Amino acid sequence: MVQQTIEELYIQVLERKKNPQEGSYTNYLYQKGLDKILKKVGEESTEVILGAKNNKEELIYEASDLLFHLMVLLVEKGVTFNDIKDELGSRLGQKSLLHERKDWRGE
Ligand SMILES: N=c1c2ncn([C@@H]3O[C@H](COP(=O)(O)OP(=O)(O)OP(=O)(O)O)[C@@H](O)[C@H]3O)c2ncn1[C@@H]1O[C@H](COP(=O)(O)O)[C@@H](O)[C@H]1O
Repeated sequence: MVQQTIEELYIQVLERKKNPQEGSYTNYLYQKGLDKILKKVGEESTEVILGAKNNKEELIYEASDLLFHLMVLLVEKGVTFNDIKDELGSRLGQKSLLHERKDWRGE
């Protein structure tokens, strides 16, 4: 099965911003603007919730839709993939520290 990482998807979505392509759904969203992108992120978030209540396949499908639209939002707002990785990385450090503190207290 062909697989695509979220980072590869981000790069493709970024590439569409730099070099618009005819027939591209991503470019259609950029053209419509921020409010349209936000509406899609909202809709897809709701669909993830509904999908999760139904079955795993639906959750996978809707989560993929949400991730795609989230990537479009990040590019539209100038948030880089590295910004997200830095934020997640900083949390990883905080979590480890929290666990270590609990260990010191014997919790
Ligand atoms: N991962 C996706 C992806 N996931 C979902 N979608 C599109 O998101 C839309 C979601 O369906 P909806 O019914 O909610 O929306 P719609 O009725 O088609 O459109 P709206 O008028 O509601 O906006 C569908 O048109 C899907 O094709 C995606 N479109 C593109 N990609 C990837 O983005 C990259 C660039 O694609 P293009 O921009 O199409 O070249 C490629 O890697 C694609 O695989």
